Amino acid sequence: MPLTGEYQPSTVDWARKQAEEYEASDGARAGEILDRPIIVVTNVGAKSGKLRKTPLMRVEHEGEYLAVGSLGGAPKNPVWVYNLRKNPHVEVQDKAERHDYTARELSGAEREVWWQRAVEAFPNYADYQTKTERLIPLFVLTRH
Ligand SMILES: C[C@H](OP(=O)(O)OC[C@@H](O)[C@@H](O)[C@@H](O)Cn1c2nc(=O)[nH]c(=O)c-2cc2ccc(O)cc21)C(=O)N[C@@H](CCC(=O)N[C@@H](CCC(=O)O)C(=O)O)C(=O)O
Repeated sequence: MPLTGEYQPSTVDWARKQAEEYEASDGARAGEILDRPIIVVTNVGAKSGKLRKTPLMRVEHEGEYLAVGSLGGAPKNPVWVYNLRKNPHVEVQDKAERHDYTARELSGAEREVWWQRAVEAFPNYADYQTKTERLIPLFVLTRH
């Protein structure tokens, strides 16, 4: 069942623009950043209940995706992490494909396997983790 609600654009202009361009062109435009593909994850605000559209690097394995709360290695988690913890029903757009997924936060050995996949897809993640004390949150997104 697709998510419904009022879209509330991100306050980060470049990310907002990339999400909107990607969505409008089915990924034909704004499909990459730093030469790596992205996806757009629509998530529901933990407090506002509004729809947020968050571009993330595309980390995919056998039909599942990974949402990596890196925020460039900033000391604090991105806010969308709290949205996924509260409202795990998200929508993933990968090019022209849009489907419903459930987000599940990872830990332990399973988290390690997915972390390797993330770094393979986007090596910058390894640098980001060295820049912050926090353990970068990872969520596997499994299709409904
Ligand atoms: C700036 C902030 O956004 P954020 O959720 O912290 O996310 C910050 C970034 O992670 C986000 O911009 C990402 O899209 C950046 N980003 C990546 N960010 C990542 O963390 N990982 C990635 O792999 C990644 C890739 C990527 C690729 C392309 C691109 O354009 C951006 C990319 C934001 O929009 N804040 C809103 C509120 C957002 C929100 O969800 N509020 C909640 C409240 C949540 C709460 O406080 O509990 C609500 O509505 O209820 C605001 O200030 O009004």
